Amino acid sequence: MTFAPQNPEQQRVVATQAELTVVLGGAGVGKTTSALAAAHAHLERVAESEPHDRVLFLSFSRSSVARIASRANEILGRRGSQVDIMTFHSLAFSVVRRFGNLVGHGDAVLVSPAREKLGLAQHEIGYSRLIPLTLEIAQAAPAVAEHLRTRWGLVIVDEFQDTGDAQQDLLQLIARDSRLILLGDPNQCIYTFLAEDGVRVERIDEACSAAGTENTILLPETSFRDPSGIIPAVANAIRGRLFDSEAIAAAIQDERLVIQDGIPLSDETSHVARVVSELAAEDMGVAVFTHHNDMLAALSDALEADGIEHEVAGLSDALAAALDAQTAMARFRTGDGTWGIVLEAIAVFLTSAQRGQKAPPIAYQVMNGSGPTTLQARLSALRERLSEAGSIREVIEVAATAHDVLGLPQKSGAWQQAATLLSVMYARAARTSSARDDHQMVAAICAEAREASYATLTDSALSPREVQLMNLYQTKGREADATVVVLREGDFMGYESEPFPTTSRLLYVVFSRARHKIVVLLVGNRFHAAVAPLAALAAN
Ligand SMILES: Nc1ncnc2c1ncn2[C@@H]1O[C@H](COP(=O)(O)OP(=O)(O)OP(=O)(O)O)[C@@H](O)[C@H]1O
Repeated sequence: MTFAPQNPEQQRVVATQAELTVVLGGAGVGKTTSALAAAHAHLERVAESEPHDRVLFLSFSRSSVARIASRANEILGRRGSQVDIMTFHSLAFSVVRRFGNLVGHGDAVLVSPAREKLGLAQHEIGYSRLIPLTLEIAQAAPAVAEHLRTRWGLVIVDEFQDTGDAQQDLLQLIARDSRLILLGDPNQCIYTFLAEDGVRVERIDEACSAAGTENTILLPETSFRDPSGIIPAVANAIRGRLFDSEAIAAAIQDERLVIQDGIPLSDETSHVARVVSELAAEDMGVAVFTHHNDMLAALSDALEADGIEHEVAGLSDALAAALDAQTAMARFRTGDGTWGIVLEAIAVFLTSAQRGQKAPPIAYQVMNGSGPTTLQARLSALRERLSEAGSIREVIEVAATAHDVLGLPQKSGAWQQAATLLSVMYARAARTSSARDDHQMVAAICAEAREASYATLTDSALSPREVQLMNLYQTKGREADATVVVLREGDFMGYESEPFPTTSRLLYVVFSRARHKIVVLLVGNRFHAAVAPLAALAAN
């Protein structure tokens, strides 16, 4: 193993044998890395007595841990295959898939909240049911509970500060007899808006009390993400709202922090794409963070045109549903899917655009062939146009116009963004896949779209690419050589006032993801008071 602890505290994490250990520390101080080393040490220690023991590494975002773990192969070495890295929900889904038949849910298919509202089929279950169903299964089948309790000798929980009641219940089930290492940073608690689900920052204090001082390890402030300390100092200054601090001035001076303002909204995509291209040309991995999915879709299009490989992490429900409906149309054209599937997918899209517990009447009308004759006539016309499309490119173009053609009431933006993403996926499949005919091409596009939609449901891993585009809330646990933070006039930053504790924590997480450089792009003119001081620091 090549991991070398950088300080005695990291060494303590690696060596801990306590039943419960809490590891605290700021961004980039090595919580995840030293916990992976602790997993390795555990497996080595028990190799003779328990050769089949495993370690479970639970996180909120599988892609973030998978990214770290892929670099940490050298830490886990041959023990890598004994470490399961997954999100709470993907763990629950795996239990439901294997043992769901014990509580009448055999062959369960995970569906979006919108599809859940339509109540489509017995075997379909929604995201919010995953953990409760797992607990039900364990209750109904003591053998399953026993299996889950004994499978992992060590359970590690990343981002513990953001766990809610459901995650706690699951943890109690699986880790009752296991050793537990909890990793946390109160300053990165950014899901407090989920208070109803039991997310509360005090959970960390409670865990520390339970672990006792001897098993609570506070890692020193030094960030190993940027050993120069420049970026961590900027992130800390931003969290403390010390905009005129020496740390920020020095980072700007060194061009490690670049702030550009006065970017017109009409130039946003081209400006961001240019910055990303320049950074990528310097061989830097780049993460782009924004509040806006419309920007992500347009940016994805622009980067594809520039030939820059990238991934869009996580989509909104409506966007994922629109993507699903449009790919269903492509499958219909090639004869790989039925018209009924298209109608169902449109109904799900209509439901995803609707707030509240119920699906809108128009969703049922689309599915059942009922409702106004104009709607049915429009659907027939769409069906005909899709059937007559001469090529996959043409099908994608027809699908892109379907929202207008059908006169759907809401979320035309999401539909348009999905169309943009689909044409990017088409271009990528045409360029890179070995697909030879229309069926294979559509299958390649659908596979990518399904992966993206599935990632929104369980936050599972997308294929990591060096350029990642994501929403501000998807930043946790990630890191990149350079981060591009796009803040727009009118961005919603909650209702809090100075010192803006939640927004400041969010900015801290976002700013602390960079290894080398942070570029802040301010689009528009008048900014929310929480970020306005950044404009005053802009270079242009
Ligand atoms: N002992 C070490 N030796 C070499 N590199 C290290 C060591 N500890 C941490 N690092 C590196 O520092 C970076 C940050 O580490 P890590 O992701 O483990 O921190 P973290 O505390 O989990 O961060 P965050 O809370 O921001 O996600 C990674 O690139 C990791 O490889």
